[in-house]
Amino acid sequence: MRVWLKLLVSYLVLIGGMLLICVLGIRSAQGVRDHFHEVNQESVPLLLHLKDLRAAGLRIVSSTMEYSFLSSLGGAEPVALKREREGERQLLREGFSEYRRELSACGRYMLPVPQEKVLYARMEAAGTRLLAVGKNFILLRDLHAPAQRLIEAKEQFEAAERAFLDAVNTAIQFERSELDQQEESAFAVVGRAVTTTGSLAGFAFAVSLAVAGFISFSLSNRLSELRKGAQAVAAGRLDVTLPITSSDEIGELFAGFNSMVQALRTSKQQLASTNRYLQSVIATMPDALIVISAKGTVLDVNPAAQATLGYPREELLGRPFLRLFADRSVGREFILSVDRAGQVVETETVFLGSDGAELAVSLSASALYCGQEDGTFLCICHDITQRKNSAREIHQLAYFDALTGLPNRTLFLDRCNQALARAARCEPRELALLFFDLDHFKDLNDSVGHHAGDQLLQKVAERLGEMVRASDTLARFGGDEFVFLCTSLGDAEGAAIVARRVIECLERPFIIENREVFTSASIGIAIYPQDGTDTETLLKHADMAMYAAKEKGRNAFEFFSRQLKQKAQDRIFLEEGLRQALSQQELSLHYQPQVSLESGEVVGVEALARWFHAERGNIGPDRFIPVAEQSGLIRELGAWVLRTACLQCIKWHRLGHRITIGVNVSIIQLADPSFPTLVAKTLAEAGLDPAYLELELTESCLMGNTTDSAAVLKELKSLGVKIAIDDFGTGYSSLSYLKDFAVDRLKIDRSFVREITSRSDAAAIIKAIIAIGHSLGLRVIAEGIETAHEEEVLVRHRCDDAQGYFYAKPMPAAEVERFLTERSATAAIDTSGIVFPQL
Ligand SMILES: Nc1nc2c(ncn2[C@@H]2O[C@H](COP(=O)(O)O[C@H]3[C@@H](O)[C@H](n4cnc5c(=O)[nH]c(N)nc54)O[C@@H]3COP(=O)(O)O)[C@@H](O)[C@H]2O)c(=O)[nH]1
Repeated sequence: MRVWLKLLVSYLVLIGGMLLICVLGIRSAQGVRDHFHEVNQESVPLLLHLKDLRAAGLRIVSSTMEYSFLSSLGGAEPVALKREREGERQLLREGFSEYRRELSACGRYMLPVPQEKVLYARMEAAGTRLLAVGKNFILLRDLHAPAQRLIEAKEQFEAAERAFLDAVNTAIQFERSELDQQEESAFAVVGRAVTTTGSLAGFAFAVSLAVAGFISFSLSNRLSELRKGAQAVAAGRLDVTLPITSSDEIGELFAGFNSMVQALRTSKQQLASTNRYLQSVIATMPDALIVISAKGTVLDVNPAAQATLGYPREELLGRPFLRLFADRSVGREFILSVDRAGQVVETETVFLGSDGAELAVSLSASALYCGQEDGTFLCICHDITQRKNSAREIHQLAYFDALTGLPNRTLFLDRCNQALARAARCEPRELALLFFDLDHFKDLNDSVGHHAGDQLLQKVAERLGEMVRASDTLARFGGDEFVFLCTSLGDAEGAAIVARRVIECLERPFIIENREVFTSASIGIAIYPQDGTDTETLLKHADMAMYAAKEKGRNAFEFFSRQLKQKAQDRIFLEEGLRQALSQQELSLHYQPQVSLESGEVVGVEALARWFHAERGNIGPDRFIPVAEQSGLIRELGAWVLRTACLQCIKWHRLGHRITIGVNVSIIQLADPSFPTLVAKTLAEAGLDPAYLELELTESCLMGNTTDSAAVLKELKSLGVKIAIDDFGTGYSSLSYLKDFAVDRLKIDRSFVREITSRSDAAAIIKAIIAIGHSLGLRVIAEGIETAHEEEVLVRHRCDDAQGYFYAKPMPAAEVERFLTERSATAAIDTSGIVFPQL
């Protein structure tokens, strides 16, 4: 049962008892009141009337006796006596009337009560006798009756008086005893009421006391249990569980207490595990953690602090924190700033390790407010030596060339911008920008190896560095490109002097891997402000001038000029136009037939790219191919040519013309290791037999990129395609590559053919080429045949095939088809035989 209900019940019992006591008390009081009412309203007035009746009787008796006495005085009666007698008579009358009034009053009270009725009747009879006897006595007196008679009357009167008084006194006595009885019964009622009320009050008190005692005892007992439990918990014992024996509030309190202890147990476990976790975090955290006291000594450290600083824990504890700083004034300032700031203070500084070595660290400190004395703070120390070194390295890498140690492009641009800004602002003078690269460096790099190439670049940088003034900047832009910023020039001639000195500086051989290596430079010069007022423009113009220097024959310098700019703009126009032409398919292929000099049959065609520009009309490949090569567009262009040519060739095959398709391959394409894959994929997509594809490469192609080219060529050969050497005789004189690269056909340059009839040495060269080719088992084709005479000479020298305007100009595919049909018909008539390609 709930405590509140128990208390309520006990209160109700108490209240019920009180109510009962009240009711009984009221009832007793009502009884007493009724008694008193009866006494007041009946007994007392009756008693009074009885007394008044007795008084009235006694008055009648006394007045009668008085009157009798006065009458006995006889003789001539004086007036006074008469008056006295009259007075007595009057009193008698009044006594009579009072007697009757009182008797009547007594009768009102006594007649309803049977017992009293008898008494009343006796009184009335005695009274009536008294009156009658009294009247008789008076009459006898008035009549002066004989004494005897008077004596008898008097005796009778006195007897009547006694009877009357006796009757009245009996009634009074009776009434008095009645009154006493009523009083007794009233006292009895009151006594009973007092006893009952007292008993009930006592009972109610006892019950209340018992209930209150029981509740208090039980509450106290259980609260005591609770107190003991709480004390145990306060003492740290969390294994306490209070028994829940009731479902009242105390039971709930016990359950709540048990849950609280359980929660405390859980939190304690969690706290312990969190503590363990934090301890392990602190112990394993890579950053050093140092707690510093208000006095500035080390209070605590984690293992990382020992590892970072190199001190054992014992040596660190109690050590002045300041002594860890390489510069103590910095340490002092840092500690003060932690005190002042009241929040996290961060800084980067240098510590001294146990071995005295400097340690770059980042510090982050904040005051500790966890029971430590004021001024204690925590310092997290992160070793940033690595980062600092990396930052230095990054700076070095960002601004200096890793190979030569010279400023790189970024630093150069910065310095150049600053120099230009100074020149524009306060030092109006000419600046020169010399852009140069090493002539044929790529060839040299390929032939002697990258390592040697790198050494050459380092030595060039070293040698050039010696001639650089402090105010000038020599930078390496990458590869073999160098830029020289001269800020202290008298005039443009000064730039020419510097350029000449650069060229001279490189004239002496360099010793690389115990070999003498020669190099030279082609230098382009742009002058501020005439050739540009910003770095970008000056660089661009110097670059243009450098290309001009190369075209001039290398190992030379060239100033930027308007003409150069025009040339460069043309190149840009072509490059942008070509890019657009490729995406919008403005390019097409023409095919020039190749004829067998033996059979006259068309054995193949050479695919030649054509570009029709909407505004500028036809733009020849001799213009756009070099631009495509310089810009890298040649890869896309070459892939397109290859695919279009192969697809076209297979169409002709399907029409019965089993001819070979010749495709020109640029040196850039050949340098791409993925080129063989592209060829294989294209052949597969077109469905063309590789034996019908002839890739035309120039001699420079093969010579310029020896190692890579050899690998690519090998792969191409393994596909089964044919290789022809284009423009043979115009490039390198070394013929060993013919063997090395498994070439299939030599193509004699048309410059020799053009002079075959006019110059005997040209004819001799052609004859020699044909002989070399045949001796190596290669076929030989001559290009640029324009006359029958030329053809005749070539036939005479046993040249295998021919190509030139004499047979056909390069033409669209549709025309080739007609041409092929016509030629095969003619060949059939002429030779009466079937001609197969003999590649
Ligand atoms: N890498 C690539 N190079 C290509 C491609 N298409 C063309 N080219 C190269 O451009 C150069 C110029 O070619 P083009 O103007 O097409 O000239 C060719 C012929 O028209 C021309 N020729 C042929 N016969 C005669 C002749 O009797 N007289 C005469 N004056 N010219 C003639 O010769 C050029 C073909 O030469 P070659 O390639 O050496 O066989 C040229 O170097 C092309 O190679 C391409 O797609 N990719």
